[in-house]
Amino acid sequence: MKISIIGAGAMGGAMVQGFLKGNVFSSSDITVSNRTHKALDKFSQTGVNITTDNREAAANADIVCVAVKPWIAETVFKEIKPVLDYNRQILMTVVAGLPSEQITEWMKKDDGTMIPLFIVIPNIAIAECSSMTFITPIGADGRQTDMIKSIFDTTGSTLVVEEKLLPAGTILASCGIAYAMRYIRAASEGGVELGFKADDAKNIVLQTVKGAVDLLMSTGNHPEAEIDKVTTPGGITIRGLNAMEQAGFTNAVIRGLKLK
Ligand SMILES: NC(=O)C1=CN([C@@H]2O[C@H](COP(=O)(O)OP(=O)(O)OC[C@H]3O[C@@H](n4cnc5c(N)ncnc54)[C@H](OP(=O)(O)O)[C@@H]3O)[C@@H](O)[C@H]2O)C=CC1
Ligand SMILES: O=C(O)[C@@H]1CCC=N1
Repeated sequence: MKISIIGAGAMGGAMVQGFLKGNVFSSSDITVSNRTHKALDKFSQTGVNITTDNREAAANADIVCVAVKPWIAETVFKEIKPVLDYNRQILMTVVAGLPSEQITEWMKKDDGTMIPLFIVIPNIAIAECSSMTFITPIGADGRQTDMIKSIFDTTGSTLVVEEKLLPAGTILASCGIAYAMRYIRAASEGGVELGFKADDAKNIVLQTVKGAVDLLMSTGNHPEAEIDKVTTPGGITIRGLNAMEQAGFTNAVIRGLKLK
């Protein structure tokens, strides 16, 4: 099974890292295509195939993934359309906010034939095989969907969803990882104010967040159930939580998630 990724930026690069780390594809089965050579340099040690020819990359793969910015997507889809074999290949896109209706309009042949399409929305932690990835099949059969899901199952957790849930998934997980990191930054800065060196503060916060995730994942508990175990009556944790809420913590997070 060969995959070509068109667009070697933050997401394209993270996908390659995850695929190699998760042993999903061997390096010789991955091709990365980018407009300029500069972004391809980082792959030189990995053994993946690199090219600046999108059509060549698209023609020589079983799965063709478009990973360019939204405003460049139309050019790339239309560029590779003539070389795609609609009976043999699968088209994939990680472009956020690009509806299947639009892609179908660009990619549908004159006789109405459409290539099997997957809209896949990972987050940047796919580089560490720790992504939350949403998958929406469009005109693909169950076998193709199982195959695509099994690829991304090796790079973290997956959820096959209807297209209408993709914007929410993108915000909660793909943008959400940045929001989680902003908490980590804020807590680290607080740690420095409390007296730790910056690196120590960051490492303490990272281990603390990891502990929270490990606990919630292994128990399946609601966060509030675990919080109850920490908040000694009259103690300092509840005072801290209440001060954070007074400053608008929960409200700020929900407002950020609902911003369009
Ligand atoms: N970053 C993230 O966390 C997530 C991103 N996405 C989606 O992934 C897509 C890519 O985002 P991201 O990786 O962050 O963006 P980047 O800007 O980091 O990467 C895009 C890459 O595409 C290349 N490129 C531009 N034009 C072409 C072209 N015509 N042919 C081939 N390559 C080209 C750019 O090369 P050059 O620099 O030379 O122009 C660049 O390396 C977006 O649509 C985004 O919505 C989805 C989920 C999460
Ligand atoms: O900010 C963005 O638009 C992209 C999509 C999800 C993460 N980054």
